[in-house]
Amino acid sequence: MEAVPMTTPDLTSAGTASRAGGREGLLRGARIGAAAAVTVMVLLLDLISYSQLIFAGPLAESRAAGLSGLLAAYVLGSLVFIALRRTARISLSFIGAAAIVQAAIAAGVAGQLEAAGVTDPETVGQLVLVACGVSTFATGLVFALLGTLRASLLVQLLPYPVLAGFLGGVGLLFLRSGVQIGGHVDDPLAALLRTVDPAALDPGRIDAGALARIALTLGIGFCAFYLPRIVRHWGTYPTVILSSLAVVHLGLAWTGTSVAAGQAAGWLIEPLPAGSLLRPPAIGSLMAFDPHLLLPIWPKIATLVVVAVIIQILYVVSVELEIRRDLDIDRMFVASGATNMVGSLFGSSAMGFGRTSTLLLHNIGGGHWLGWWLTLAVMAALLIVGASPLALLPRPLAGGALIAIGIGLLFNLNLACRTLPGWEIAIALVVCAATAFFGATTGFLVGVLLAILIFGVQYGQIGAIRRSLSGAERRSSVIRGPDAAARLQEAGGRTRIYTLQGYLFFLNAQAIYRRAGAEAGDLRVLILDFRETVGLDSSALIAFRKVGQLAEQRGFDVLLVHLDPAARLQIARNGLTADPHIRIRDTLDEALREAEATLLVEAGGAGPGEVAVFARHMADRLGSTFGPDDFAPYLTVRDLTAGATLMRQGEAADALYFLEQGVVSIEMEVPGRGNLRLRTTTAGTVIGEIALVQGGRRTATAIAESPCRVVGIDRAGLARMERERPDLALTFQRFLMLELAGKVSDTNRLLEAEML
Ligand SMILES: Nc1ncnc2c1ncn2[C@@H]1O[C@@H]2COP(=O)(O)O[C@H]2[C@H]1O
Repeated sequence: MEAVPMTTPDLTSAGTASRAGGREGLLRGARIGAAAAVTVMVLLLDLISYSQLIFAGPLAESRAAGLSGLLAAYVLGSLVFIALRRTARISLSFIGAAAIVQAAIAAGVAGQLEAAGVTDPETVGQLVLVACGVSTFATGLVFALLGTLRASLLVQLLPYPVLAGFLGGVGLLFLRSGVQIGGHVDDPLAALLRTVDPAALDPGRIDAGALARIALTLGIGFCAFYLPRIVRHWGTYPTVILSSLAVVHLGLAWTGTSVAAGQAAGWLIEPLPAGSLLRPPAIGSLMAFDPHLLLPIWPKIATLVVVAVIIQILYVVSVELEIRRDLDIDRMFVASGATNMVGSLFGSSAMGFGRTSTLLLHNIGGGHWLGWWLTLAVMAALLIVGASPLALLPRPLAGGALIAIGIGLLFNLNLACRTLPGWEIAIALVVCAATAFFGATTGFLVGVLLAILIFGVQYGQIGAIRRSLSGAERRSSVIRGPDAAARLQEAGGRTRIYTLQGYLFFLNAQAIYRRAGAEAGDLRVLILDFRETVGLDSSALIAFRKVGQLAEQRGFDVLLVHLDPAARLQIARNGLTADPHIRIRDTLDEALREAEATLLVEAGGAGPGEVAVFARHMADRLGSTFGPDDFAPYLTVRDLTAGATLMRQGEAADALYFLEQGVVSIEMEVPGRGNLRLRTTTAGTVIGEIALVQGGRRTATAIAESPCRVVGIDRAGLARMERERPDLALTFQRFLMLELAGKVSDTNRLLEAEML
C-alpha cells in the first residue's frame, strides 16, 4: 500500500537512543518490534489485496496458489534485494499500480484459455501464474538494463500532466477494484459504465449486505488515507487497520455469525488452505505454457513495464525527500531488476522499492537493520508454517486498502490540477478518463501520444528562425573601398540571413518557407545559417525543397552554411543540392562574400577588377586637390601575381601600401592551426599601416588573392614628403587617420554581429 503518507522520520533521536542506557535500549527494541509488526501487517494487507485483485472472478480458485507465489517471491526476492541494494535500508514491496495491470494480464490469459477450451482451474491457475511470471521477468529485465545503463532518469521525460492523469486513472481503477473486493460484488461500477449493455447490470446481485460492505470499504479507505494525514503519527495507520478488523469481527460476533458463515457471506476472505504455503514454483509449468498466449497481451506487458518504472522513480524521489538521503536510483533499479527475475520464477507480481514499508521501518524503528530482518522472518514463517489465520481478514479491509491507494492517486491528480494551466488539466483528465474507461494500456498509449503532441506543439513555438538580419546589417569580413561600401549599404537589404536554431521538423520548418515567401519581394540571396541547429528530419527537408522552388520562381539564391557532416549528408542524399538555386557553403562569411559580390556586380560595380587610383581616391575622401603628379615622387608601384605575399606577420615594417586593384587576404598565423583569414581587403584600402605607424612588426600576413596593383610609400619616402611637401604630408596623415578609424569601426561592426 503505497499511497499512505508517513510522518518525517525521527532518526536523530533514534540514533542517540542506542548510545544511552538500558531503558532507552528497551524502548528502542520495542520500537523496532513495533516497526516490524506494523510493516508485516501492511505488507500482508497488500499481499491479500493484490492476490484478490489478480486472481479475481474465474481465477478465484487459484488465489491460494497466487498468494503462495507472492509470499515466496517476496521472501526470496527480499534476500536478493538486501544483497544488492547498498545505499540505505530499503524495504521491498509489490507495486500496486503494476498489480492493476497484472490483473488485466491474468484476465487476458484466462480469457484466451477459456476460449481454447482449457477449463481445469488448476491448469488455468498455473498458466496464469506463468504469464504473470513472464511479465514480471520482463519488468525485471528492463529494470536491470535501465539501472546498468544508468538511464533511469530518462523516464522522467514523460510530461507531468500525462503522468498525473495516468496515475489518476489508475486510482479510479483501484477504487473500482476496492469496491469489488471489499463489497464482494461483481464489478458494480464497471457494470454501470457499461451502459451500452444494460443487461450486464444486475441490481439483484447487490443485496443489503453487499451495500453495507461497500459502505464500510469506502469508510475504511477514506480513514486509511485521510487519518494519517490529519494525525501525523506512525500509529495512526495501524490503528485504522486494527479498528477495522475489530469492527468487522465484533459485528460478526454480535450477529452470531460464525467465521465460516462470514466467509460464505463475503465478509471475510475465503478460507486459505491450512498448513505450509510452500509449493513448487510456477516456473515448473513453463513447458506447458504456449508462448502464443503472450501475443495478444504484449501491449499489457509493455504497459506494466512502463508503469512499474515510473512508479519506482516516483517512490525513490519522494522517499529521498522524506528521509533526506540520496538513494542511488540506478543501483535500486539493478536490485529491483534482479528481485523481479527471482520473483518471476514463482509467478509473482512486479516488486520494487516499497515506499510505505521503507518509511514505516524508518519512522517507527529508526531505520534499524533488525526491523528489516524481523519483517522478513515473519513473512518467511508464514510461508513455511502456513497463513490460514489470514483468512480472518475482513474483505472491506482488503478493499479499503485498495481504496486508500486509489484516493491517494486521485488526490495527487487533484493537487496537480490546482497548479497546472487549463490545457494541461484537460490533458490530465483525458488521460485519466482513457485509463479508467479503457484500461491502463490504452490510457498509457493515449498519454504517450498526447506527450508527443505536447512536446511538438511546445517545441514548435520556439520557432526555427532565431534571428533574421539583412545583408546591410550583417556584412562579410571583406574591407571595401568607400564606393563599394556605399553601394552595398544600399543593396544589402536584398540579402537576408536567417539564423536557424534547435531541431528542425514538421512543426517549425514550414515557418522558414513562409518567412522566405513573405520577404521574397526583391530578395537576391537567402542565407540559412545552421550553426545553432541540432538536427533536422525529412519533413524539414520538404520545407527546404519548397524554399528552392520559391527561389526559382522569384529569382534568388539560397546558401546553406555551417551544416554539420550529418546534415550535409542528409541534404545531399535528399537531392536538395541538385537544385541549382541551393548551394552549400562552409561558413557564413563565405556566403556573405558571395552574396556581396553578386549584389555589387548587379549594382554596376566592376567586382574584383575594380580600380581605385590613389590620387583620385584622396580627392574623393578628403576633397584634396592634389593630382597624381604630386604623389608620384614618393610612391612606388608594385604588381603582384595571385598568391604572392605582400608582407609577412612578424617582419620588420618599412612601408605601407594602397591597394589600387585586386583582392588581398589578411591572415593571421595561429600556432597549431596554420593561417586563419582575418579579413579580405579590396581596391581602395590601405595595408601595412599599423606596423609603420607603431614602429613595430607586422601584425598579420597579406597575400594577393588575385593579380594586384599596389602603390607603396616607405618610411624614408614619408620623411622626405614631410620635409619637401608638408601640405601633402598633412593630407596623407589625415588620410591614414581616416583609414585607421574606418578599420576600427568596421571591426566593431563585425564584433557586434558575432555578439548578437
Ligand atoms: N583586423 C584587421 N582588420 C583590417 N586590417 C588588418 C587587421 N589586422 C591586420 N590588418 C592589416 O594587415 C596588416 C599587417 O601589417 P601591419 O600590422 O603593418 O598592418 C596590418 C593591417 O593593415
